[in-house]
Amino acid sequence: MAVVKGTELAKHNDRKSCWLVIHGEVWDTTKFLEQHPGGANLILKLAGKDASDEYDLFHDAELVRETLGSDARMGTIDVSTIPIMMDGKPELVLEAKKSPPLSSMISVNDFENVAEKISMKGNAKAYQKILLRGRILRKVRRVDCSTTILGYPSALPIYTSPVGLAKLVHPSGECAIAAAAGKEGCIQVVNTVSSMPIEEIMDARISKDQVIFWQLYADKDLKKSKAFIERVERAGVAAIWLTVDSPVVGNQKMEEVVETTQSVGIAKANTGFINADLDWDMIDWLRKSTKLPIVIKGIQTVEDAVSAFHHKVDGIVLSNHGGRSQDTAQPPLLTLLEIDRYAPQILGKHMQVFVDGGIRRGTDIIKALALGANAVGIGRPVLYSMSGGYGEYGIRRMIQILRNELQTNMAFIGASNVRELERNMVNTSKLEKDMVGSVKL
Ligand SMILES: Cc1cc2nc3c(=O)[nH]c(=O)nc-3n(C[C@H](O)[C@H](O)[C@H](O)COP(=O)(O)O)c2cc1C
Repeated sequence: MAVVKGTELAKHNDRKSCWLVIHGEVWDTTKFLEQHPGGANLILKLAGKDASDEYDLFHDAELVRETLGSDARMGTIDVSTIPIMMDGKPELVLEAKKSPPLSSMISVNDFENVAEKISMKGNAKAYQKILLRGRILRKVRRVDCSTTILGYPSALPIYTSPVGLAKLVHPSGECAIAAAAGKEGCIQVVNTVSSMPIEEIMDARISKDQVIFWQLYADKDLKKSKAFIERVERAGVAAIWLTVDSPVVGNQKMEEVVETTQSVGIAKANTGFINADLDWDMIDWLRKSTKLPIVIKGIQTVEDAVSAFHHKVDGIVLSNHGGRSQDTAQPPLLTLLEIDRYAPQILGKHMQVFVDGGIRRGTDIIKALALGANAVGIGRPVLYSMSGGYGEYGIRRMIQILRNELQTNMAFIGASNVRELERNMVNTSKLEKDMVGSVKL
């Protein structure tokens, strides 16, 4: 069998001739390009390079041999000659520089800087428009940040939002999130399109008592959703969160998965099953399909929040999917403010209200809670903090940073527990200027 030099490998880097290295062996994938279920582009991005890591994320070690056959095996690679270049510098040098020590991450935004930056800042900007009105002389030596989410205790009013294929960011994927959330006393919401089976994620919990919720994208074939619900119930999840804000896949979502994980195409392949023909009857269907608490994720108006309330769901998430689905969708914090103005009667009753999108600081959490939210979801910071090789430890540090900021700022504002965060502690006059003038309830 021939030994292929890196310089030779690098020449076969396009549609005309596309070679890859998988586990030390060089494969000619040219003829297979158009048959690849994930699309030719996924392979072409790795043409002329070592693709072992990306291959391992999705495929069994033997699959390449079975699929391409021995004729496509060009030889073994002379590893020392692989010219892995990036921006003119050897990738290894960049790798070594890529991840600063974990101790240097002192704000959640630092993780974002280590991971790639993104442009969708609208959700976060809404928090900047709210000012804090600190109260004084309120005995805040001890600050307790704990709360309950759907009746389950949580050390913080924070949960980890469902965020795509976590394994693309770190090999421990959703299991790293489970372990980190458990150790920090938080609840994880696992998504339908998780990169690991729900049973494996449940096994990664720190104890059988650790609570995990499950996010559902309803399938075009509801029988499949029913079967999935039965499976996650058997696995032991404690609530079903139905995501309703992305009946179709937006382009932004695809672009961002590229930015976060360098893997365009995979998200599309995994979201084509989503049912775009849902209406409020879906809640009745869900009620008949499970005894678990039901949360609707993706409420974007006070009108729909009130409908959800009347449908007696256990919770809603005010969310625009992190700004990924539709450009200029209003920030979830503004939706919370709409509820505060037009339907305050639905707050503090049978339905809990959660908010996600742009939560990056302890003060953001305080603002959401003061306006009536019960807890907030953290999405991208989970992925950012586990990237750069940090895994579980990065997520834990990210949560710890938020906890410290929350504790300190609760003391500043004069609240020794989350129940003491009140409406009068926030000045919302700037954000109110962005609010819809009237609504019909
Ligand atoms: C890469 C990525 C993947 C996501 N995947 C899902 C998903 O599968 N299901 C879902 O309900 N929400 C998904 N979301 C949305 C998040 O649950 C959450 O609403 C959003 O990320 C919150 O905004 P933040 O990232 O600014 O914290 C995803 C978000 C990101 C960034």
